[in-house]
Amino acid sequence: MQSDNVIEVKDLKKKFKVYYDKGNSLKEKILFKSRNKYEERWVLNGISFNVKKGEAIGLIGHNGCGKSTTLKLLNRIIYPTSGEIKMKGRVSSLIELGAGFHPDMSGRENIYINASIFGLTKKEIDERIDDIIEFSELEEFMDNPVRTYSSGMYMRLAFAVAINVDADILLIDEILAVGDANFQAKCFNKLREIKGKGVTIVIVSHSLGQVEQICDRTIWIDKGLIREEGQPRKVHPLYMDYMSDTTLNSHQKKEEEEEKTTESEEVQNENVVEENSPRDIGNFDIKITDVQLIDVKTRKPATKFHIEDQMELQVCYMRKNKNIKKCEFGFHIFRSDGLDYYGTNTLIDKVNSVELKDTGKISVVFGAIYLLQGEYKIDIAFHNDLGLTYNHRYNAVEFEIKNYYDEVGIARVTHEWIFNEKEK
Ligand SMILES: Nc1ncnc2c1ncn2[C@@H]1O[C@H](COP(=O)(O)OP(=O)(O)OP(=O)(O)O)[C@@H](O)[C@H]1O
Repeated sequence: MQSDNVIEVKDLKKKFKVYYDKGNSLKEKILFKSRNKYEERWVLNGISFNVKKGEAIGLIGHNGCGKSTTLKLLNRIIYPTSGEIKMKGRVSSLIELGAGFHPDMSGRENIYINASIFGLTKKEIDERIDDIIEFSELEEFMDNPVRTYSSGMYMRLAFAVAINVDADILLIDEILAVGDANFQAKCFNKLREIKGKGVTIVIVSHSLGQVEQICDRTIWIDKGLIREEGQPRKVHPLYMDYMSDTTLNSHQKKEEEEEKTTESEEVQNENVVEENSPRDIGNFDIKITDVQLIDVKTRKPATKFHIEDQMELQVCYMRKNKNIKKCEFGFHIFRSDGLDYYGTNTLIDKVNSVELKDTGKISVVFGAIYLLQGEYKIDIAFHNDLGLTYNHRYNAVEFEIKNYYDEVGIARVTHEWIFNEKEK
């Protein structure tokens, strides 16, 4: 094993046997008693990746692509058909919610059982039980049997234990989808903290926003193989394009039929994105309803600018959750090939948070753009100060810079030429 790796996965393959149903009625069961036929389902067809100490990896992919299977193989809940997994250090996991809990025992007793499964001694658990209970925010329910807990409470308890067992590697499966938004944000901050201390994290999630908040690298699994791997910002747009194409194909037939009866309406505004568009992620407590770029000089919507023009980004939103009074807003400009140009938000800029109305508009007026010729995209996001995403829209607007000069690079650096005679 290479010294800086803590996980090495080599040509991992996994097949399951899926047995045909023998039927439910007594007659069927007797008739098909000897029916032991099964089919072999290959879920992983040879995946390889390494993870370094302190790295956080997000596994993404459509339903049934094998993300959870990969995580279970890493956790040795199941074993590979072939291939190799090498891991260095103590592993803690949040894979099956409440799997390690005994329903009739209290929260407190379950902390002892669960933490001891992860390898802590009673003395070690005694020393940290207060921290675990405090993090779970379940003080008043600690002596109730966990069968009386909601799934959100299970998650709080499981998470509080998993992050307090001094693991070197933490495996998390979609579990953070359970629980309220503020607790989720608290968990993410905790994950960032423990990652900062060198803990390696592998997380399975359908929430690309969650992966971006915590992960250095995304691995996209498709048809049992790694389809793409790299920085979340680079892989996620490819994944979202793929997903929207797939959805498009499955809806194509239906649409073709519908086309016969209705003529499609002309699209008024390119930047209005339908509900559940794969370009949008977040919990949608605040929803982006419209985005456009305005040419400051003409006050008209525009998508083509000259290097010295002034642009204004206008974003309309709708507040769906009236309990949210304030939030943060940010934008991020990328060149069309993904090159990161500039991003900031109200927190970084230390300006006031957005005072939300039921519907509202935010404008960002840019100075001279100073970008050189090319195509650019802007991502925008509403989030809270803990990083919880209300609505992040990838590629919210696209624009083109036309340049009549021959400067090279990505942006103009303002400068002055001074020519003097050299003093003797
Ligand atoms: N024990 C099992 N026996 C048979 N088939 C299984 C078993 N476990 C998983 N599978 C199958 O393997 C495939 C991959 O499952 P897995 O849970 O890894 O997918 P996933 O990518 O995590 O999906 P999701 O996003 O829906 O959670 C699925 O088709 C699933 O039905």
